[in-house]
Order: sequence, then C-alpha cells, then structure tokens
Amino acid sequence: MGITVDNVSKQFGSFKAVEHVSVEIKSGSLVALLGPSGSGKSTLLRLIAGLEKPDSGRILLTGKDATNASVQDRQVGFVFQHYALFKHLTIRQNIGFGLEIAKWKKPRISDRVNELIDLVQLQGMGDRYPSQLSGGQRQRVALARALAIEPGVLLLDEPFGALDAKVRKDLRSWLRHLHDKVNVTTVFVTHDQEEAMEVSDELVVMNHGKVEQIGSPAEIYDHPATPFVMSFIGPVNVLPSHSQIFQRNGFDPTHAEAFLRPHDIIIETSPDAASAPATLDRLVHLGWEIQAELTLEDGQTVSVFLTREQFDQLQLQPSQQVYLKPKKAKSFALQDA
Ligand SMILES: Nc1ncnc2c1ncn2[C@@H]1O[C@H](COP(=O)(O)OP(=O)(O)OP(=O)(O)O)[C@@H](O)[C@H]1O
Repeated sequence: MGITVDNVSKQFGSFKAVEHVSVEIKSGSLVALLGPSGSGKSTLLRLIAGLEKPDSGRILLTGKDATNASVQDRQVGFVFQHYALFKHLTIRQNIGFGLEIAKWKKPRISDRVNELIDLVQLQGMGDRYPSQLSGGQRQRVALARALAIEPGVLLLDEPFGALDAKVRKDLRSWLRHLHDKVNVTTVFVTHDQEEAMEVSDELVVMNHGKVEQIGSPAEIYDHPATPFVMSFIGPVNVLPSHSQIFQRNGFDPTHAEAFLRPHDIIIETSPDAASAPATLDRLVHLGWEIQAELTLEDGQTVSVFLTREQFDQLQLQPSQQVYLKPKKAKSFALQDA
C-alpha cells in the first residue's frame, strides 16, 4: 500500500507540530522519519495512522483519500517504543489477539500464530508470558502482533528506543531482513541517523515540523540539501569560509560558512603549496578508525577521521605539526529565516 501525504499541517494550540508536509511513500518500501526530538516525526506517523486528524492537507492510502477514514479502516499495524504487550496473556495469545477480535476460526489463528512465531524467530517461546522475555524479544512479539492482521502499512515509532545499544543494533538488521521477507510498506520513526541509514530505503529528514530533505541514505549523505541536514547526518566541521584551510587550495566558498566532513580532510606530514599548517592536539582511537583533533594557525579547531591504515602510515604523535588539505567542502546559499 503506497502512502501520499499531501501538504499536511497540524497544530496543537498555537504550536505548529507539522507544517505543509508532503511525502510520497512507495508501496513495499521502508522509509524512516528522521529528526531531532520535537521535530514532528511522531505526529506525522500518528496522522498517517489516523490517530490525529490534519488541520489541512490530505492523506492518501493506495491513491484513495483516507484523510477522514477511521484507524480501523486504514489497515495499519503499530509498534511503539514501550512494548504494550498484554502481561496476562502468553506470547501466542498476544500475537493472536487481533485475530480473535477479527473472529478468525481457532485452527486458522493457530496456523497464523505459528507462522508469525517462526517469522520473528521465537520458536519454543509461545507459551511464555511477556515478563519471561528480554526487551528485544518483546519487541519482536509486538512486531508479530502488528503483522498478524496482514496490515497494508506498518508504523513503527522508535520501536527499539528503550533497548540497549547492542540489542538495538541486532534488531536493526533483523528488521531489514524481516521487511525484505514480508515486504509491507513500513514507516519507521527514529532520531538515530545511523539506525535510519542502516535500515531504510529512503529517509525523510524533519526539523521544526517541516521536511528538510527526502532521499536515499547515500543521496542524503553525499548531497545534503541544507546546513541542517549536513550537520544532522554524520559528523561535520563547520568553518568560516575565510579559514586558512580553504585559502591555498582553490576552494572558493562564497558563503559565510563551509561544511567539511572529517573524512574529507587529508593530513600530510610535509607542507606544499595547497596545505594549511595545523597542530595535532589529540588522538582518539575508536578501534577501526582514529579521530584526530587539530588546531589551525588561525585558531580554528578541526576534526579529521583516519582509517587505521592511514594512521599507521602517518605515524602521528600528539603536538606534532601537520598540514591539512580539504578534499571537498560544501557551502549553502543563504536561506530566508
Ligand atoms: N497532543 C499534543 N498536544 C500538544 N502538543 C503536542 C501533542 N503532540 C505533540 N505535541 C508537540 O508537538 C511537537 C512535535 O512532537 P512529536 O512527538 O511529533 O515530535 P518527535 O519528532 O516525534 O519528537 P520525539 O522524538 O521527542 O518523540 C512537540 O513539541 C510536542 O510537544
């Protein structure tokens, strides 16, 4: 089921939570709504679900206007951050709950529940209660329950938000595989850019209730449309365009600031006509990557990421004088406030 959000706005009192948002979500895709806290992601998800009504604009499901359709009529499955499983029901009963309500016959429910237990890889745990599962397992039950009714759309609001980093990372790739198997159109809310990039086909980057950019993870990383997107997706150095690092290498950032990814700066140990001198302040070893913190002669601080191999070749020592060259920098046209 494809989703069209057409110029939708939603206000709470005088606060504009979602402002003139238009998004096209292709049938069968997995799309992340990504943005900082309060940017309107959950409100947009709730508008798609029918849990909120837009003040203006339209929501179309499979091309049909569903703006005024009830939640039940929209065929959506939900999973929220805090697994709302029924404590007094077993895993099997939790997964089958919606099917009982829909008055499916007992043997058919049993078959479907078995199928879902296999799908979310909780074989042998069907007779346990939620309290006897880990957080990650409970979220898998919540997903199975949401999928039981064969929804046209799956809506996930920070589904892994309450789990620890390791479990969260495992569940991301698990979710991607699950999606590839069931292929249901999925909208996933997260404020974690790495999670969004790993899991989704497309990202909708939101800020202050508006869409900043829509695109694949690679498009958004390589061609950020706004300074906000450039800073929110991945680490960045923001330097004044008159910084020494730009003066000897032909870059001509015409705007006040230039954005430079830490991976896009070359460190050399001897000077040439295109490099700017800098002092190495600190090295942070992050296993496969080394982060170097440096200060240019004009006092600007810069962060550079090196691979292990680059680091070993350079043999850097703290306080060493080195020379920096940007591979590529980006500046943005000034925007209206
Ligand atoms: N029912 C409501 N009544 C009043 N204000 C609301 C309501 N729901 C959301 N808001 C406000 O709208 C803004 C956007 O909220 P929303 O939950 O959509 O943001 P979010 O991007 O999902 O943030 P988070 O990641 O923190 O959940 C917030 O400032 C929030 O306080």
